[in-house]
Order: sequence, then structure tokens, then C-alpha cells
Amino acid sequence: MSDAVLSLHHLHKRFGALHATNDVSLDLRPGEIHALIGPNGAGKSTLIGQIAGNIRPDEGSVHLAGTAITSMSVAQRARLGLGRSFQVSSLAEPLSVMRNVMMSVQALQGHSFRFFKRVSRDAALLEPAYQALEHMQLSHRAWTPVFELSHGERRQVEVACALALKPRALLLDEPMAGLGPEGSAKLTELLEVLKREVPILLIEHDMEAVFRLADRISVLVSGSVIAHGDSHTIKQDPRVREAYLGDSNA
Ligand SMILES: Nc1ncnc2c1ncn2[C@@H]1O[C@H](COP(=O)(O)OP(=O)(O)OP(=O)(O)O)[C@@H](O)[C@H]1O
Repeated sequence: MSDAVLSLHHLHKRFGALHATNDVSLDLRPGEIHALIGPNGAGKSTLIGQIAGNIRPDEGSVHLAGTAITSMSVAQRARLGLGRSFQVSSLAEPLSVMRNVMMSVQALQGHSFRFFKRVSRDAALLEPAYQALEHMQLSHRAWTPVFELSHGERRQVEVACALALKPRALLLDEPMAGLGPEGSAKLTELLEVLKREVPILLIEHDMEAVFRLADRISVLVSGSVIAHGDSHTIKQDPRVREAYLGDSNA
């Protein structure tokens, strides 16, 4: 079909009478950031759940690098190259940045954390972790315990954890949430560079970040994509202004 890394085809998900995902098709291409925006309750989390594998669609399919992953588990999708960062931090505060990132690699490889001490010197874990930290400009903090990091740096570690697994596509769910202007600006700068290596499907409420970062934007309202295009197109679209941007004065 296309050269899409990730593609959704006619996804539907109903919760009783509520059509939370209504015939959603979209894709993610190499080198881009595709932002998914929409007001509260639009169905963004439900859609992300179907991509990541926590939620089974009623109809439709999800493909990653040409492989149908619709009926795969979360872990299988991750192994195939679907990277994800979470809204809620899962970092181990007392451990160093490096150990946290290495644990992510280890988890994907199916090892138990009990063996962490022994494998902490394992080059197979160290190298991808170090590279991921370099990408996030955090290698100078590699051996700093997470509790000493700023909020923005923690978010960078969370992205590094996803990156260390060498994903083909990255899902970022509200990465700017809770960051001050400085933290958002830094992360925005990093994501602008990162997208060249791994395309990013970005769910984000910070419209300034979305308009700066996104190559394409899909607007979700009541489970359906009501508009799709670049930042300029989306800003001008009267349906988007009415349904979404109007209530945030954007
Ligand atoms: N497990 C569920 N059972 C029933 N209804 C659900 C379930 N999950 C989500 N919903 C409903 O589906 C709709 C879409 O919810 P969803 O959380 O996907 O929206 P959202 O765009 O992520 O919202 P927000 O920006 O507030 O996180 C909402 O009306 C929500 O109440």
C-alpha cells in the first residue's frame, strides 16, 4: 500500500452504545511526527490502547511494518518494534538513569528483574541504553539516581526507555504533560531530531508543541477523525475550530 511504518485500517470500538472508535484509518510514515489531537473523551486513549494492544478493536486492523498485529499481545507488539512511553511514570526512583533504561531492555528480552544485578554489566544491555540516553542528551546523567532529576529530565528518561528497545515506531502519550515551558521546549527540540530516526505518533494537549512538531495532524472528535492535514490546514479548518480549538482559544 504505502510506505507506512504503522497503519490503522477502519478501526471500530464500541463500549455498549458508545462508539468510542468510529471507522478510524490513519498511518505513520518514516521520518514524521503525526499528532492525534481531540477534546477530552474524543477517544484518543481508546485508540492508543488498540494500537498498543491493551484494547481489542471490534473491527478493523493494525499493521506494523507490513505485519498485521491486531491480535498480538502488548509484549509481542513491543518485540516487533512498537515503542511506547506512558502517561504515568514507571521509573524506579532510587536507581540510576542507566539502570532504569537497561531494565526496559531487559524486560523486553523477557528476563526477570531479579537477575538485574548480574546483568547490569552486560554490554548487550549497556550499549542500547547508552545510545538511547545519548539521543535524549542525557548520557551525562547516566549514573545519577532518578530522584535527583528534574521533571523534564525524567520525561527524557522515559522516552529513552522506549528508544532503547530500538522501536520502528514510537507512541508518545502526552509527553509534555506537567512540564513547564522550559521542559516542554527541551523535549520539543529533542523530538524534532528524534523523528528522523523513529517516526512518532504523538497524543498531546499542548497545542503549541503540536503545531511546532507535527508534520501531520489528525483531529479526533466523538470517536471519528473529522480532519487531517498539516498544522496550517488544521488551524484553518472551521470544523476543528468549532469542535476543538474554539474551546481552548487556540
Ligand atoms: N472501558 C470503557 N468502558 C466504557 N466506556 C469507556 C471505556 N473507556 C473509555 N470509555 C469512554 O469512551 C470515550 C472515549 O474515551 P477516551 O478515554 O478514549 O478519550 P480521550 O480522548 O482519551 O479522553 P481524555 O483526553 O480525557 O483522556 C469516553 O466517552 C469514555 O468515557
